[in-house]
Amino acid sequence: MTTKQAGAPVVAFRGAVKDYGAVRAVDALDLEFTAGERVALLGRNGAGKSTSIALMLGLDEPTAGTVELFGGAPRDAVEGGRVGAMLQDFKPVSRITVGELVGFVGSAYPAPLPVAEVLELAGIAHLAKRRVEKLSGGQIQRVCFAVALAGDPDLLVLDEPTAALDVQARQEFWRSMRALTDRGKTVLFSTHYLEEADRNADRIVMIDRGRLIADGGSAEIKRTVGTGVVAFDAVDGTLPEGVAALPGVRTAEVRDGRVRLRTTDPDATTIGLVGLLTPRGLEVTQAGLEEAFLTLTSEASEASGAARTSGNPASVPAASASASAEKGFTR
Ligand SMILES: Nc1ncnc2c1ncn2[C@@H]1O[C@H](COP(=O)(O)OP(=O)(O)OP(=O)(O)O)[C@@H](O)[C@H]1O
Repeated sequence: MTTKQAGAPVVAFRGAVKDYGAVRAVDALDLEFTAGERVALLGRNGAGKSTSIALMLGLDEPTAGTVELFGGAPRDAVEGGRVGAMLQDFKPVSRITVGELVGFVGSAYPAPLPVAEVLELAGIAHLAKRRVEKLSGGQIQRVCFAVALAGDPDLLVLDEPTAALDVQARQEFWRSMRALTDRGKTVLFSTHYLEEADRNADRIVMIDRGRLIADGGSAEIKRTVGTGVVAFDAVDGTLPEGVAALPGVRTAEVRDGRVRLRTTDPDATTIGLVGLLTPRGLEVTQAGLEEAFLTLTSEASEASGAARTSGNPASVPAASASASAEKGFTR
C-alpha cells in the first residue's frame, strides 16, 4: 500500500514491467506526467499502449516495478474520482438519454461537473435528450468522452479517442482538450493519427515493444531524428557512391527508384550533393512526426532483433531506449 504524497507527479511509472505469460508487453518503463500536460502515447500495434493504460488505471498490476497516480495506488485515484477514462470498445448503457447517463455517472463522484457543462465540453449539448442506443458510432464516442469527463477528473486517459470522429468532431474534440489542460487537467491519449499527435500534444511519448524509445516535444523529436529528406532519382537503381557521407546525412537508401537521404541539415546535404553529382528530380522535404516515428520504430526493431519474451532475458535489448537517450530525446 502506497502513501499518497502531496506534489507527487500525476502519473509515475517506475521500472514498470508487465508480462502476459511469455509476452513482455511493458518493459522497464520509467515515465512521469505532471499537471496540465497533453501527452500523446504513440506506438505500433502491439507496442504496449493499452497495457500501459491498463496499468495506469489499476485494471492490471505490474509484474515488476510500480505505477502510481498522484503518489498513490491507481485504484485509489480512480475510486476517488480523480481519473476519467475512455477505453476502446467501451459501450455505454442504453435505454436512457445522454443527459441522464452523464448525470448518473457524475453522481457516483464526489464533485461532478454540471451535466450541461460536460455536454458542452464534449460537443454533444444537442444530443442531451437523445437515447443512447439511437446514436451513431461517432456520437457514441463523444458520449464516452462525456462520461469520462463527468466526475471532473484531474487526469483523463483516452485510448484512441478520435477513431470514429469526423473532421469537424475531431477539431471540436481537440479544442476541448486544450480547454481542459488550460485548466490544469492532465490529458494522456493514445493514437495512430500522428498528425493529430503532432498538432495537439505538447509532449510525445513513443513506445515500442513495451520500451520507451522517445519522449519530448514533437519539434524536438523531429529535429533530433533528422530534420529533412533529400530525395532524387536513382539512375541505375543503386545508391551513388559518397552520398551517405554527405554533411548531415543520417541514413541513405534507395526506395521505389528514388534515393532518399534523411538528414539533420537539408541545406548542407543539398549543397554537398550538387557538388558530387547532378541529381535528377531533386526534392527536399521537412521530416514530419510520421517520418520520425518510422525511423525510431525501425531503429528500435533493429536494436532488439528477434521478438523478445520474458523467458529469454538474454535477447532483451539494451540499445533502443539508451540509443534514444544518447540522441537527446528522452527526458
Ligand atoms: N491479456 C493479454 N494476454 C496476453 N497477451 C496480451 C494481453 N494483452 C496484451 N497482450 C499482448 O501484449 C502486447 C502489447 O499489447 P497492447 O494491447 O498493450 O498493445 P497496443 O500498443 O495497445 O496495440 P494496438 O495499437 O494494436 O491497440 C501485445 O503483444 C499483445 O498481444
